[in-house]
Amino acid sequence: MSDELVRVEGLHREYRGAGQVVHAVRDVSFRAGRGELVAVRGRSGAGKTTLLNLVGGLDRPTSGRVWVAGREVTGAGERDLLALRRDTIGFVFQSFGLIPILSAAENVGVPMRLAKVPAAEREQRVAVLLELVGLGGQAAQRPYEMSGGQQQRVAIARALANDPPLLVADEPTGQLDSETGRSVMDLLRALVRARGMTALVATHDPTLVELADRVLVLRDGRLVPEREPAAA
Ligand SMILES: Nc1ncnc2c1ncn2[C@@H]1O[C@H](COP(=O)(O)OP(=O)(O)OP(=O)(O)O)[C@@H](O)[C@H]1O
Repeated sequence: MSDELVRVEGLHREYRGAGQVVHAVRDVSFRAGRGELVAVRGRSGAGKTTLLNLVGGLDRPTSGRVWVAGREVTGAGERDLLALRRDTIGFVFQSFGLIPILSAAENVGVPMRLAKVPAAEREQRVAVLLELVGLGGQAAQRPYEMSGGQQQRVAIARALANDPPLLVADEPTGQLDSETGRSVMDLLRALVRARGMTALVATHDPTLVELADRVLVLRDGRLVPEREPAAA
């Protein structure tokens, strides 16, 4: 792949406990190019969340390696990993993960504060991002004053705060009704295209699978070869 952003090689993650070993991700290898929207699908328990957490540096593999934007995630120490997660990877979760006492604008500004972006620039960038996700008029509202779809839009704006080349989204429409989910998916599709970002999105949602450039299917922790019919 000429313009590769994500490279995953031989990734394996086991969980051990109570005499049992669960192989959540087994020998997974793939690459994703810049600007690609890659959907990750598979039944519940297939390993989607585990894979996304490994790629995003939220978890460490038992073996195997991950590179994002030329930097090795799996070899990074805690400090480098923090910087990588702050600057290179934006996260969106099913449960939104907004800070309840902060307004929409303040939530979007959190990653910029962590990156020490000066206040004036922060305010301006937050306003642009809220406008981009269609919430220009809701900057002062707190999460409990917004619908689920609006909260997820705030979370998407927050994920874009430091303009990361990679967006990792775990079931971003899992808590939304199908119409709201569709509009969030359309937004993600449009943002990825407009900003040339790469997105790795775990989903059960057939709509997103339709919008994806490529679909990875996991079954019992393994990638199903693309020629095989998907059974997820
Ligand atoms: N912290 C953990 N300790 C032990 N086992 C775990 C842990 N996290 C996940 N697992 C197991 O690893 C496997 C993969 O789980 P994972 O959450 O990655 O699947 P998933 O495809 O994201 O499922 P879902 O669609 O339900 O979110 C499952 O068998 C799960 O029970």
